[in-house]
Amino acid sequence: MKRLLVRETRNLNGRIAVNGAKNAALPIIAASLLGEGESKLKGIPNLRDVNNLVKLLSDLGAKVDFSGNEIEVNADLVNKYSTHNELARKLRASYYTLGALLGRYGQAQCALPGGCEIGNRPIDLHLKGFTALGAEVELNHGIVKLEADKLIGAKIYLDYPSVGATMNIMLAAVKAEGETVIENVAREPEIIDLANYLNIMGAKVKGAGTDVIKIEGVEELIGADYTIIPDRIEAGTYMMAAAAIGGELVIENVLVEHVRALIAKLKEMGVEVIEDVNQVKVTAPNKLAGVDVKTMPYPGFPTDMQSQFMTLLTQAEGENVVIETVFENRFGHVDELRRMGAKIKVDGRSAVVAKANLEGAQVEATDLRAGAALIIAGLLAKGETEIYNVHHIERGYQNITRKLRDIGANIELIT
Ligand SMILES: CC(=O)N[C@H]1[C@@H](OP(=O)(O)OP(=O)(O)OC[C@H]2O[C@@H](n3ccc(=O)[nH]c3=O)[C@H](O)[C@@H]2O)O[C@H](CO)[C@@H](O)[C@@H]1O
Ligand SMILES: C=C(OP(=O)(O)O)C(=O)O
Repeated sequence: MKRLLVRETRNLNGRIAVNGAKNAALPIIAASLLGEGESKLKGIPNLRDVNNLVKLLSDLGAKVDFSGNEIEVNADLVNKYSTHNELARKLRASYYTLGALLGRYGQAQCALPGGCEIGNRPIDLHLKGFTALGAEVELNHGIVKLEADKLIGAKIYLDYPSVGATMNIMLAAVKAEGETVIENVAREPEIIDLANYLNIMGAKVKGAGTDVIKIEGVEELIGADYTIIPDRIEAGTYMMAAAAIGGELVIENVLVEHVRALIAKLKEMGVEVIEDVNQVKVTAPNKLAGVDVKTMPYPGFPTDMQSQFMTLLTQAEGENVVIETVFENRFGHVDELRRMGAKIKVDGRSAVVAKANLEGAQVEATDLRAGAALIIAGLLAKGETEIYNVHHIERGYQNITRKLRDIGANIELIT
């Protein structure tokens, strides 16, 4: 059975390069459906999610060529407005085809998406946004169906700054007649990346990165060339691995302003973080000081780093608190870390992590970042750790085994 074999590793040394951001690449690939002619997208990570989205766009009739880390998309021949049911359920970001198809063709259909099982993950805010723009919205038997003769700009207030809802509404609103104002939007860097690409295509999006986005609808968008931002979660994962395991690691292709919350926590723990242009050097101290952490929408500490940070805290002094505020069920890694000797108590959305010596065990990646947390734990643990359900990890980390081996990690993919 496919699994990762991980053995204790004393140091991580050298240089490791980060790929383009999964959570920017996916909405931007979907956004390419909005452009007349061809878009050339660079810095696309070669991930399971990206490959599934590429298949999904091809199934709609788009011409998509994915090679190396570049994708060329021409959506002029799209002749179908309902996404492939089974593929749509394999990833979260399949729902971005809803906003993009609605924007360009006035109709869209997509199964409720998949993605990590970390809570209920409703899409009510996306649907409220589409309704406000004038679309008829139906949700029957797990399939969302949207139709609009004409989209008209509207004022939309999001009850929560949802990343997905912000982007999906942007994708439809860029083609709506008149002005759309979306309040209490997410401020994640991936939102800015999507806005930049849409604007290069001819859209008029202002305010991305603040909590109000204003969009003046346009009649036509033209395919464009664009390079995706680096993946801040991948960067953070390697930074946490270096802090936990030791050694001196340079992480390349990082926009340091995107990992401020993590850098602050690492420095509090006594980790040396030296920032440079597009890279950071992380050097672990002999002893890690304890810190508490609470996940929040950007610019707060990202929920997508919570699992890996919990592994790091198993090496920190004292007992430390982790509070997960974004998703109601994102502690899937806790039971697996406990199999490895971690001492973690959970009460609702809070966990208390005590310092512990980890030991190798057979564990399961319950979701993408849980898998990353287990890899770091496996490198820390005495003996051998076998991690199952590797497909979750492949949704978000390109070549993680090879990259980690290159910096000294004792890790092997068994297929
Ligand atoms: C593909 C992608 O980009 N995934 C990221 C995206 O997920 P995703 O876009 O799904 O996350 P959201 O920001 O939408 O979700 C945040 C919270 O809002 C709730 N919510 C969301 C939408 C909605 O209509 N109703 C509602 O109640 C969710 O259940 C959750 O509790 O942002 C998350 C939060 O940073 C990250 O963990 C994911 O990696
Ligand atoms: C939760 C994540 O992804 P998704 O939203 O695609 O499930 C993630 O990237 O950690």
